[in-house]
This record gives sequence, structure tokens and C-alpha cells, in this order.
Amino acid sequence: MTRIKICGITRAEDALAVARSGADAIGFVFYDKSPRYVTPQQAAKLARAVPPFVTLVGLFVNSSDEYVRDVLAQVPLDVLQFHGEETPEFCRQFGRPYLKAIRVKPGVDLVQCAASYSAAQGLLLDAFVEGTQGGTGESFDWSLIPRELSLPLILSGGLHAGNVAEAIRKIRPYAVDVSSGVEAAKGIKDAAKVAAFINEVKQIDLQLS
Ligand SMILES: O=C(O)c1ccccc1NCC(=O)[C@H](O)[C@H](O)COP(=O)(O)O
Repeated sequence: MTRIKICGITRAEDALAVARSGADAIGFVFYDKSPRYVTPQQAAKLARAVPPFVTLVGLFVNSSDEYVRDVLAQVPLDVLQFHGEETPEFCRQFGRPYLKAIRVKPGVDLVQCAASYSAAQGLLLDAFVEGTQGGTGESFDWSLIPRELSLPLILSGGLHAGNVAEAIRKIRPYAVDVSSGVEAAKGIKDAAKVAAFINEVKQIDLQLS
């Protein structure tokens, strides 16, 4: 069963719709240059709209350790997602499960990345797009993904209802992660796109089982 994370939630109605559609995890972006940025106060309010058994993920980009601790004090995050150039030591210090995002381009040694971040719960692979840190809606060349990785693989970058089945068939990731591909506008999720995306994942999982 492929797990599903929907990232960049900024509205309570989207959090609820995403959870009701069957997502396993939702992500809050604590990066103030993102159009999907939420303050810790907003995220705490959003978190209260989420029903039980949905994992809450907090996304950070080269934040200070003080900022991460401040968010953790206010928002009941289950998992941290580090989307910048954070070191393994930085990621580990919070004593929380974490995902390390790698922006993939030719020449990046993903086997070595997985070894370096061996304490992570998973390696999240996103597209490398010059001048941005993620959430671009761009996909990357999946042939750059090694067959064997020592960490669970979370595939992201430009996924949508039209390509997620092919991605799962080819890569067999532990989970898929989407933001742009299920939006009506940046930071505003489209409930129909979310449902279509999740339906595609469930259908291909059934076919492959
Ligand atoms: O969403 C953002 O604006 C963002 C900003 C900086 C770093 C990461 C960001 N988002 C990451 C994600 O939303 C997901 O983890 C994932 O990469 C999906 O991106 P998308 O290609 O938009 O589906």
C-alpha cells in the first residue's frame, strides 16, 4: 500500500477534505518564502481540524534550531521534513522522526545521501529547480533513482492524478507526496484533484497487489 502525503495545507477546509479523502499525512510549510507558508499559530489551529490517525508533518528549509523548537512547542507535529541543506546532526537533534528531502539532479549520489541520513525515517526525492527550494510542480528524471535505497523512498515533484500511477508502477515508492498537482491555486487545495489523486494511488495499488 503506497502511503500518501499532501503537502502545503493552509486552510482548515482543505485539511479536512484531504483527511476525508484518505491521505495518510498532511504537511505544513514553515518556510516564509513559500506561498504555502503558515505561522506556528495558524498551523496549531489547522492541526485541530485534522481527525485522528493522520500524520502531521512540518516542513522546514534551513531554519534555525530555535525556530524548529518554537514550532514544536506550539504545533503537535509527528514528523519533521527538512527540505534545505540541513546536516544529519541538525536533523537528529530534535529527537523526532524526520524525513530528509533531496532535490534530485544528475550527479547527486542518492545511495550516499541515504547512508548519511541513516537516522531519517525516509528520503523524500523532489525535483532540483535552480533558485527554488521545492514545491515547484516540476518532476525529475526517475531513472536517476537507484534500484536499492537503504531508506524508505518518498517520491515527490510534479506528481498529479495523470502521472502518479505510472510513477508507482515504475518506482514502487514507500509513499508519494504532492502539493502543486492537487491545487486550484498556490496554497489552495482542489478537493476534486485531491480525490482523483488518491483514487489513482488506490487503484494502482490494487492492480499491483
Ligand atoms: O511548497 C513549497 O512552497 C515548498 C517550498 C520550499 C521547499 C519545499 C516546498 N514544498 C515541498 C512540497 O510540497 C512537497 O514535499 C513536494 O516536494 C511536492 O512538491 P510539488 O512538486 O509541488 O508537488
